[in-house]
Amino acid sequence: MGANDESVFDVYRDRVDRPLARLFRVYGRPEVEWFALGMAANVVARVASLLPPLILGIAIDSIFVDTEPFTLPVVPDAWLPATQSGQFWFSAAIIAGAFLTTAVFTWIYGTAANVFAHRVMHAVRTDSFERMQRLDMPFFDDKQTGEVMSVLNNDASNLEVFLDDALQNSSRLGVMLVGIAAVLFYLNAQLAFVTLIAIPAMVLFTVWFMRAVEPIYVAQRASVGDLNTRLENSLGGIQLVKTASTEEYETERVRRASREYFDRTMDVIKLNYVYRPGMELLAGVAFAATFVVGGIWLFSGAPGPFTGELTVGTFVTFLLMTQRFVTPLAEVSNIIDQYENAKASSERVFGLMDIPVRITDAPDAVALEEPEGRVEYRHVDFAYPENALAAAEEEDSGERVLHDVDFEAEAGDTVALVGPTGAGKSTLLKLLLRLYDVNRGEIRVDGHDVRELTLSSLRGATGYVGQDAYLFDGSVADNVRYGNFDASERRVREAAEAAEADEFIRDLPEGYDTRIGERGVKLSGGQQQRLSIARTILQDPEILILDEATSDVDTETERLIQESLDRLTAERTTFAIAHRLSTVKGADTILVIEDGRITERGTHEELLSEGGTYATLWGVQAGEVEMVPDSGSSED
Ligand SMILES: Nc1ncnc2c1ncn2[C@@H]1O[C@H](COP(=O)(O)OP(=O)(O)OP(=O)(O)O)[C@@H](O)[C@H]1O
Repeated sequence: MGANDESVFDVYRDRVDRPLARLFRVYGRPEVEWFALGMAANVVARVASLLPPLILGIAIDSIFVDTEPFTLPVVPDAWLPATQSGQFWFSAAIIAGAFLTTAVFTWIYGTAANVFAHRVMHAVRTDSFERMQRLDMPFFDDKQTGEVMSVLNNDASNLEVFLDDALQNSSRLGVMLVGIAAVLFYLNAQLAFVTLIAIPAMVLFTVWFMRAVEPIYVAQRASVGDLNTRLENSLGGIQLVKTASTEEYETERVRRASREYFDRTMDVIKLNYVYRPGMELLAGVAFAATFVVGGIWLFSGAPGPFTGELTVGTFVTFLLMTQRFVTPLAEVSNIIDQYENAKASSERVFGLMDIPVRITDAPDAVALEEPEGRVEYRHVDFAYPENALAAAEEEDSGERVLHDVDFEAEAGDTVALVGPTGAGKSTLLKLLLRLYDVNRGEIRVDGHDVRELTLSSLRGATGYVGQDAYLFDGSVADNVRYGNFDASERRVREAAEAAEADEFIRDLPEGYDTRIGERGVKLSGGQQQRLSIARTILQDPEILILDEATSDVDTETERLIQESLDRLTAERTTFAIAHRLSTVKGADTILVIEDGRITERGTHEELLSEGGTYATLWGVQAGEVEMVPDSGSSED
């Protein structure tokens, strides 16, 4: 789980090629009009913002000091006013117009850049969630969901900041530098060399900084991921933490992860503290050099190798312009910071998106139509992949959990699976839902290999009632309706009645509209289970999987649940895992699973008369059996 283990994330992230280019290609292209509008408005705004210092310099020379004729670049002299006061007001109008233009186009630019950034990110977030939830189960088994949350949250917002701020700032910087250089060279190419002499030094300094900071950023980001995983894991297991009273231990673990993040962040900050003042200093050198050379030029003529004249106005324009590029250049470290973040974040986003999904519809998959519910397992072998990476790479690395499992269930049959814990009962049924694929052999439903069926039709025909009945934030009715979203109120009610849930639901403060979850009522384990049974009744599947559905409840609730289950299983092919043998006595077939193999099979009577494992287990539980009230499921 540490940063050094090669997780499936690391591997696929490392394989991402030029992530920011891909971001623009895949997600930027559909929004290219916004991008283009933003960039165009940016050029206009920046060019307009260069006008006031230029006009000021010209006005000084031709109006205030009056040593030069009043001329403007580009504009023909014939258009210009002839009198000094006319020229003054004309200059004032241009300066006012320039400020107005800058304001209006900065607004257009900001809006377009924002719309671009947020549209792109909306698409990225939705897409990465869509990809993520389709990932194969081993990915989720690895308990790395903290990483995923951090991709969906941190990385998405890093990209947002980059697309929004950094892109704005860097394009502003680019236009400013080119614009300022152009104006300075136009006014006095020799002095422009002096002013811009610091630029190569700045570039070199920046290259050094980028090289130095890159590995530090990588370490910082890894530590954020670890911290998130740590938080998510510790909170996810809160019940265990409390019952084991390991709060201090968990706090210590979080403290260590947080400390690591703190230290890595400080490394970044330290380097930034060198870079920023360094850039300011270089910009200061440029300013001072311009001031000294220009100053000498003004009061004692062209110094050293320089030739020609320098006017006061040009000198002022030079100093104002030099001042202009100090601030944006000092922003370069922010831009680099955001750029590095965005590069890493987009690598993570695309790394996540690139993890291959193995369990998906085959290209020629067919829908299971009018399913009957006949199920066959043919010589099935299965091993869990060692981890998500092995699953993604289709490595056959894990230990074998099922060996040559071979049986069949006719439509409507009830098959009970019993056996010691860890024997492979749940695994066997997960294969039927295609949460994992078999390594050898095949599983057939109505004669079709499950790998040839569409996942939605296979899973739509298969209902699952498990040990933890997950309920979503929402009303009781919403939860019963989950997956069958257009079921009418009447059908929801009928399903709840069949699941023996109607009565307790009516007793809730707002009946079927009562909210469950964070801001609503909390339900007991038995109530949750009955809601989940109601949901399955509404789904009306042909095949039903019951995974020890009646655990953790009192006998009265168990009786109610058992009754609702009996109603549910009556017409359907049912696979039931149960540790209490009393609940499986009436099954058409009982399979005893030991160590991933079917070791006994037959009806209750057959297995008893065989005198094997089942008979022994039955003997052990017989005392209990007498005490369990008649569940209505037994047929003898
Ligand atoms: N997601 C998983 N990834 C890797 N191995 C797993 C996973 N789930 C279960 N196993 C392993 O597979 C074996 C079979 O587990 P399974 O849950 O199928 O047993 P079970 O018979 O249903 O047990 P129980 O009655 O305790 O639920 C166990 O050795 C377990 O460690």
